Amino acid sequence: MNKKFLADFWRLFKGYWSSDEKWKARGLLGAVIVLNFAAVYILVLLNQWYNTFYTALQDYNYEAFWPLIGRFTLLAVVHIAIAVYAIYLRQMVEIKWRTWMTTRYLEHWMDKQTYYKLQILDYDTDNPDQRISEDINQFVSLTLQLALGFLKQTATLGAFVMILWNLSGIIRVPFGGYEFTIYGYMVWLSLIYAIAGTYLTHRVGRELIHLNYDQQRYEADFRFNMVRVRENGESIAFYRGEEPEKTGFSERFAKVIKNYWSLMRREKALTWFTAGYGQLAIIFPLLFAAPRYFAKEMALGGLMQTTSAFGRVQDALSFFVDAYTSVAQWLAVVKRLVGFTEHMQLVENVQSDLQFKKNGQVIAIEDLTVDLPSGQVLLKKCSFVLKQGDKLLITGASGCGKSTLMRTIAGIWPFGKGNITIPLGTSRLFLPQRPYLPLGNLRTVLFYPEKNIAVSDHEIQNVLQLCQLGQLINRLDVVEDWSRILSLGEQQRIAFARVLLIRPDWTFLDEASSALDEATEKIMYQLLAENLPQMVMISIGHRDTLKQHHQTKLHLTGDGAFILGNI
Ligand SMILES: Nc1ncnc2c1ncn2[C@@H]1O[C@H](COP(=O)(O)OP(=O)(O)OP(=O)(O)O)[C@@H](O)[C@H]1O
Repeated sequence: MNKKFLADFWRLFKGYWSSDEKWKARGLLGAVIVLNFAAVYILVLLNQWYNTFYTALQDYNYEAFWPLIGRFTLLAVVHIAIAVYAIYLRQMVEIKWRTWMTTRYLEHWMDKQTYYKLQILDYDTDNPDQRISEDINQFVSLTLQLALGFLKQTATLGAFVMILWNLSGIIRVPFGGYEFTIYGYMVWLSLIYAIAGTYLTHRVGRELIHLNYDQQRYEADFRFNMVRVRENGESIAFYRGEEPEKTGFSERFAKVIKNYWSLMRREKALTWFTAGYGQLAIIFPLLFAAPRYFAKEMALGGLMQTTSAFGRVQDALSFFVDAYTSVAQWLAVVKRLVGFTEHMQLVENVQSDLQFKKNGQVIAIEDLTVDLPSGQVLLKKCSFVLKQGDKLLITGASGCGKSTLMRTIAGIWPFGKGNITIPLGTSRLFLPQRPYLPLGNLRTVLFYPEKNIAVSDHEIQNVLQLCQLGQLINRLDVVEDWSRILSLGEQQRIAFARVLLIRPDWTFLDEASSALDEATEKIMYQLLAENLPQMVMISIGHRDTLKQHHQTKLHLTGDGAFILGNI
């Protein structure tokens, strides 16, 4: 654990504890800590009970028997109640902390299109979905579990070292003609026992850190591979791509299994050791305390109390031993979350030389240069103005940069320079070749991404009819995976219906009618022209038939040059 790791961890950690919810959170955590200390206190009382109880047994003191059983019952009940609430309240802290962090991470991920920029900048390699759903959960629960465990075990250690010290008495060891007097020898023995155990566990178990890290990564890759097949089922089926997909699954799954075998072997070695170590811990204190018992320097009660106290001290010192796997997981989780956070920050800090302004009445593109992340220029120093009602068609060979120009104007592509001015308060809509249809009912699909647009059902049905989607007018509230059910042409008509319903000020159409026959395409474009004559429209398309719906054409030649002119 180096300095950077601690600084990274601190950054992840401090957010919640210094947030708006900090007083509630700290109060709750304080209660959990108090309960943990109370549990230690009850353990001390129980340990004293051992002495009294076994001494009473040794003395055949029947009068003391039942009251002592009663005392044990009372202590046990209190201990159970404390244990239950210590866990319950800790989980409460956990769920609140997780909620806070998940909300922040989701915001950060969605904010400024970070989810998209991570993709275009190729930082998407480490499964953001898993970071947000699983890693935050683990980070919160492991941090609390380890921190509270550490506090509790320290308190236990403090209390029981004192008890053990007092019970140990003195032992004299003859060595080389001298006699050494050792005070509190049981404390030293427990210390040696625990340190040796911790050291050996570290030796056996340290590989678990990176094995756990890799396991999570391989599992996520395997799962993601299946998600992709589900999402692209149709294409894969048409290609008859089952074999390559199966090979992909097998390769990824083989990595999961191979790593799991290594994990199993390591854990097996560790279990051999920890189980043996745990068993030996029962007999070890008896061996060393027995001489004093048989020398009648200690009663049975003292012997029992000593073994119980040794157990507690040993438990506390071996905390690291038992928590080894958790610490390994925790290190891996912190590393992954920090990596993800850094990637999001890197993406957020990507500097763009594009200047966006919001004013005036027109869309003005001035000296716009569009690049690829590699620096290759797609378009150089392009300028044009679009006023209300203007319709621009962008053409050019495949791969020349048409979609990238559209992304740049829409403000989601950061590589380039120049000025883009957009009228203040205008709304826009983007129609890609394959429209995005969210999960939900048809009404939600039609209004995506808007939520609260006041349009009557009658109007929606009318728009559906106009877009030749009459078969859907009675299914507005039906929940389906619409992108799976509707044909691509129908999905494209849904997108046109969306424009008619949402009525944006400008619309991007990136081959938005490519799946429609020419007659239907004409009807769709005419619908837009008649119903939204003031709307600015920027289309991309290869078909000549599109020309009739636009006045201006921007032809990209692919080497940065372009031809702009009237149609
Ligand atoms: N995230 C990215 N990183 C690197 N290169 C990219 C990225 N996105 C697109 N490109 C490249 O930029 C070039 C232009 O892509 P773009 O999608 O703009 O082309 P297009 O003209 O719209 O093509 P088409 O007509 O085939 O849709 C292509 O060579 C493409 O490979």
